[in-house]
Amino acid sequence: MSRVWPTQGIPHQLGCTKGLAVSSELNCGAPKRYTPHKLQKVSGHAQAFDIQRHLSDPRGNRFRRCGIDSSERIFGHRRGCPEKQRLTSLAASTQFGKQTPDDVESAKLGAILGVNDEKYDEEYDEEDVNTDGDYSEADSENVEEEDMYPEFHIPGRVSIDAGAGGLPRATLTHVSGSVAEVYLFGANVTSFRTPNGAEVLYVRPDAAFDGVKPISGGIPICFPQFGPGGDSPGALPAVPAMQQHGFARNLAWEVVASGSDLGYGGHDVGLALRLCDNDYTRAMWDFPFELIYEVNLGEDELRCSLTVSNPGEVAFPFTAALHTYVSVFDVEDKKVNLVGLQDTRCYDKAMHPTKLRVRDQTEELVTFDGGLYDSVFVDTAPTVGLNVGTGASVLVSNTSGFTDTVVWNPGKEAMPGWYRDFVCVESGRVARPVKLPSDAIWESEMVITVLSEEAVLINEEQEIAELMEGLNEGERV
Ligand SMILES: O=P(O)(O)OC[C@H]1O[C@@H](O)[C@H](O)[C@@H](O)[C@@H]1O
Repeated sequence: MSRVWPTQGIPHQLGCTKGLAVSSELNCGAPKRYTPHKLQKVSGHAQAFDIQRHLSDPRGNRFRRCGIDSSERIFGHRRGCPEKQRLTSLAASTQFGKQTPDDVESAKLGAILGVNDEKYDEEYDEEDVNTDGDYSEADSENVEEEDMYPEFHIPGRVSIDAGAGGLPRATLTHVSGSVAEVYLFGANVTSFRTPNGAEVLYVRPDAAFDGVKPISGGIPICFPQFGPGGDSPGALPAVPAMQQHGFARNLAWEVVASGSDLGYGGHDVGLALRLCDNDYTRAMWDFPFELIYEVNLGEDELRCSLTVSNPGEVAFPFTAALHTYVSVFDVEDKKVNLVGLQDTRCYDKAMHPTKLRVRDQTEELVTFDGGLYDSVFVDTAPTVGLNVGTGASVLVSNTSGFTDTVVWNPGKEAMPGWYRDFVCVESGRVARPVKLPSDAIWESEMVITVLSEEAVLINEEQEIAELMEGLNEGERV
């Protein structure tokens, strides 16, 4: 179905001609380490948020651009990345399931994927969850309505206010009606709703919004370590001890840019956040670093890119992941399954209580039986697809940097109240740490694309399989 934008000039009419709103002060911890050199509005996603290209180091030198090729060589001085753009464009071409506001009666998808569905509400009431763990309207009544970080507001597109627990929360609104919410604490995207209101992500009812514990749900960022490491049961090889999933998910990030009028369609809305080392991080991982996390919202697509910079004098090793919680109908229903992992090898943490086992995934579909499922699939195809049990599918594409896919469901014993409601499909660089040289940058990107029930029905499984095959033929960057 072709999409006709209601008003072509909407961003302009809403006063969004500036494209990117840029922080005048970049306070990352006490000393100001970088200043923005030139952030300008450009068309095309790859440039639009390529913030590190415009950041200079204290000596006035631009960061060297750098990537890691398939043979693990790190290359530098690469301006732009045609391969990344090609893959990005391929991922964008998967949007054959576009919905229009007229498709609202396809609320079946919304009703089942949405966190507001009846099933969820009933369980939620029964659990009588403490408001600390609730991110619903009840909490937002208790927090200030006042706008936060006004310099990053773009009317109708980007706002930042107090969310659950009073924590700053950015809301991105696409002209199509899709919405994403991002908590600055942990740079966690807690909500991604398609134009018909369907919630793609999942936040656990036991999630804390206290600014101390990581938010359990949405898309927590794991850095500088996926873990577990050291002597912990099931530790991955060569990973030192550190708190599970590192510290990036339990620190407040700062906003460095917001933008609208971006992307291939010219309507994407984006936000860029930043985290640098401080005394807390140095105490457990003694390296200087800068992370830039860019969230870019399209109509039925969410792009998340994590850039790691090493401004220090020595190389550092790290692992990283975007720990995406995807909402599903009922994990034990066989209609909930993952495709795209056949013939890959994984570290299976569920096979033995203390030892890591290696397993080959021979079956086409990954399904769930109510027990713990916890596997790190290594060197996966760039795109995997999660059929969420309603007819709709969520594609998770590793378009840059990430090489592995982690699949996790805690099972009924660990989380009886809500294990049925989600599957984590995590884009990661987990099995083999990156060793990032001094002054180098590592870039990664995950793209989540929603295929509506209609698209799946119309195109049938065969076409989706062909689509994924096409996507997976692309060489990883
Ligand atoms: O509860 P957390 O710390 O968010 O971690 C949840 C799970 O995250 C997954 O990524 C891991 O593979 C699991 O082993 C882990 O239990």
